[in-house]
Amino acid sequence: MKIFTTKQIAAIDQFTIQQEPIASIDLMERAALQIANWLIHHLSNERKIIFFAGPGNNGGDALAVARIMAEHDFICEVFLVDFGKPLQAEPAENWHRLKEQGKVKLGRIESQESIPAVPDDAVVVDGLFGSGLSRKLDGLPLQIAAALNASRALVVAIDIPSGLFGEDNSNNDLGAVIQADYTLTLQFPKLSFFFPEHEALLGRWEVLPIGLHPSVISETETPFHFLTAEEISDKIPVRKKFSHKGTYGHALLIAGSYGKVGAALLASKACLRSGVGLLTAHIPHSAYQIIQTAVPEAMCSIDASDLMFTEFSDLQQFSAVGAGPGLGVKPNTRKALLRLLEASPAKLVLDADALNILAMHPEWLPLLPENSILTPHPKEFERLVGPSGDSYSGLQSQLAFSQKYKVIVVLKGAHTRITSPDGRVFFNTTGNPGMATAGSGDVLTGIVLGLLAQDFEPLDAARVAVYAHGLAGDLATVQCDELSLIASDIIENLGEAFFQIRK
Ligand SMILES: NC(=O)C1=CN([C@@H]2O[C@H](COP(=O)(O)OP(=O)(O)OC[C@H]3O[C@@H](n4cnc5c(N)ncnc54)[C@H](O)[C@@H]3O)[C@@H](O)[C@H]2O)[C@@H](O)CC1
Ligand SMILES: Nc1ncnc2c1ncn2[C@@H]1O[C@H](COP(=O)(O)OP(=O)(O)O)[C@@H](O)[C@H]1O
Ligand SMILES: [K+]
Repeated sequence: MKIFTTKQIAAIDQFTIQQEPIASIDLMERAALQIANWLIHHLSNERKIIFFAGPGNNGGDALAVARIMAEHDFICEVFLVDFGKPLQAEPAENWHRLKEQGKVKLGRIESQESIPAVPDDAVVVDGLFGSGLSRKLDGLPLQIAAALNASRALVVAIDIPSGLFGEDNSNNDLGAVIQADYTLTLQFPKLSFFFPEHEALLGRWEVLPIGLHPSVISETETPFHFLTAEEISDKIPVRKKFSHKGTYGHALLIAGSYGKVGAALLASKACLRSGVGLLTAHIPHSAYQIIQTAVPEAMCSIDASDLMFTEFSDLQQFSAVGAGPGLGVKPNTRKALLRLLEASPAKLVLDADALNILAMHPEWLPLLPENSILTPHPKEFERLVGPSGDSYSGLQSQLAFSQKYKVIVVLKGAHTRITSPDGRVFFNTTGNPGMATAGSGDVLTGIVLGLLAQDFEPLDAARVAVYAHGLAGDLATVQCDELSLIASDIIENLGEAFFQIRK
């Protein structure tokens, strides 16, 4: 699904108004009904709701929601923030309608002295600013945000917490932004919702559809997307009746060193659970019995070294190569990785220590075959590209890296993001903090490798693997608390995850 900039969303709003056609006041009412509906289903009408409405359409939404909630017998109080400027047309109309209705106590905030005290048990609806925010908060809005952030009331933000920009917050003062417990965003999530430093400002966020025009949505181009099962389900091939293991590729996994054999084991199992026809695990000699016993489905290629990766033989027979989990970064392993890069496997996924070695030898980066997949966690990514400040700047560096080296970068975390050499970005929507546990990255490498070996386009392999890995992690928490989740549980649930994606 597409993620649009706030500018694009405003244009899509306008197009909808003209083409549907619908009057802007009615579109606002549609948005307000969605928000009110959510509030009615989530709040008790014994809690007072205090609305803070700004001068624009975000304020207009808040005023319309207050009127609807009052019709449903909620106790509402509205404060219009008065900047001394006349209200825009739709908020003015909604202010008028509220006055006419006469069920809601109305007030104005003109100065710091008129900011009301908010009781701890109240609910605040934040309609100060939405996607029309033009500069970081200062003056009266800043004082209101500070007062709300100091209160213990539950805060529900309309569209976006006031003070947060939809995209670039690298020059914003995040301490000044209203901290919402819930953000009810209209039609599309904003780019900034996918960045970890905004979690405490957004709380839990939900997207409420307001029926913006489908044709303009499909025609408006954007590099930003989030992953959904619908968009990747057709990438998973149906297995043909007369197919055989040769049909589904032969993967080579180079993983494990003395003390880190588990990484090879987890990646091997995950690879096999992802549909690959054949898997060869290249492992140090000391790992042989462990792997053969724990993963009898895998073949083994044994390194001359008892302890680590130092050599490999002909790559011809393999349809994809994966390297990195548990390899270590000893000099002989580094040399072997250089030879692997020089051998230029057609399909390659690199993780963990393979990336750490690349960070030690950035001069090898140009050797990466085109469309290789790199799966760093944030620390590995930082070692590769250096520190990059906030997430928005980090996204720019990730994109620049993908484009410069023509590789796919999978930056792992909550909302893992995938960048491709053509400049597209995909945020994942599956997964949970239970997956922040040893070995879950190794599992992802195994899945990517399994899909690559089956001839998935590299970008599809990355997208399907990331989504399925997160979904398997989510399924693992159905019967098990996130706290207890271990990487093997993700593998256990991969079958169900693929099943659900295919549906
Ligand atoms: N355009 C539409 O048809 C729809 C828009 N909707 C709502 O409209 C919002 C966007 O509305 P607007 O574009 O009117 O923008 P906003 O309501 O977000 O804010 C714009 C107003 O705030 C002022 N402003 C912005 N930043 C400020 C700052 N830091 N300090 C002081 N004043 C500041 C601007 O001068 C302008 O008056 C969305 O977030 C959404 O809530 C919904 O009603 C759905 C339909
Ligand atoms: N809070 C989280 N929410 C969702 N997914 C997460 C979270 N934390 C970690 N993960 C996922 O778990 C995996 C962790 O990978 P990584 O850090 O490489 O682990 P390891 O090196 O132990 O194998 C990644 O795929 C990441 O996206
Ligand atoms: K808001």
